[in-house]
Amino acid sequence: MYRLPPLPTIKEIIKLYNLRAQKQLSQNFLLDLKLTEKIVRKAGNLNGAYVCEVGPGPGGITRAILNSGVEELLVVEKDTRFIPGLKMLNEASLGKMRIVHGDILTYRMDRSFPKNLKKEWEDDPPKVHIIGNLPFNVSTPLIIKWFEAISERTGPFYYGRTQMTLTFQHEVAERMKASVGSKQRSRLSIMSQYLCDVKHCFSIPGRAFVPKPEVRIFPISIPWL
Ligand SMILES: C[S@@+](CC[C@H](N)C(=O)[O-])C[C@H]1O[C@@H](n2cnc3c(N)ncnc32)[C@H](O)[C@@H]1O
Repeated sequence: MYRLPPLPTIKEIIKLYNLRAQKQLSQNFLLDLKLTEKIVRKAGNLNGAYVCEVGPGPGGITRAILNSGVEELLVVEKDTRFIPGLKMLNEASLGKMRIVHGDILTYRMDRSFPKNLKKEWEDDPPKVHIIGNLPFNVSTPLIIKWFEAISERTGPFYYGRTQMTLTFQHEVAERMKASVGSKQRSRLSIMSQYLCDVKHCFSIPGRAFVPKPEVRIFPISIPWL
């Protein structure tokens, strides 16, 4: 399996390209590559898979995905400052990446991957995955939009039961998992549990992020019932 050659650390990349985190884009970066690998392992076997990463930023999760044997990695990033660093990663990965400078809320994923990956809904999931340490200010509208897409079999779910491994802030993760009668039970709990099988993976300590966020973060893997 191809692995990336030795590269500057994420800290060095941030310094090199002057990538100070911007609060309005909810930027909190993960610098520990052991942790980004742990998140990516939760997505399961990515050998030969087509993956979309949401908000790659300086590329910590991106590197872990590229080291997992993927066929192609599409990244969608809104902040143009990260594009040169992502291009460097693309060269190091021998061109496995497709870099889109855009907004994930409007990006159309139903045309992003080869059509022959499409599976019937009842079949095994397609070799298409979504992974991301989501921008927290867009995570809730984005997951609601994707829940709607699941029910219509559109967007990322044109290909079938596309798997998602995403991070959410503690309160959102709690609402997704909340059972009937619990205080956190909400529209989000009902949609998540009706459409998917939400699995809480582990908690990421606040100190793992730069800058440290004001909220607690949990990766959630969303496979299917
Ligand atoms: C919490 S940071 C995570 C960065 C990186 N994945 C990591 O784990 O270190 C969120 C990233 O999403 C990007 N972003 C914010 N809003 C976005 C949007 N609407 N579409 C795509 N990317 C977005 C930010 O620029 C930032 O790079």
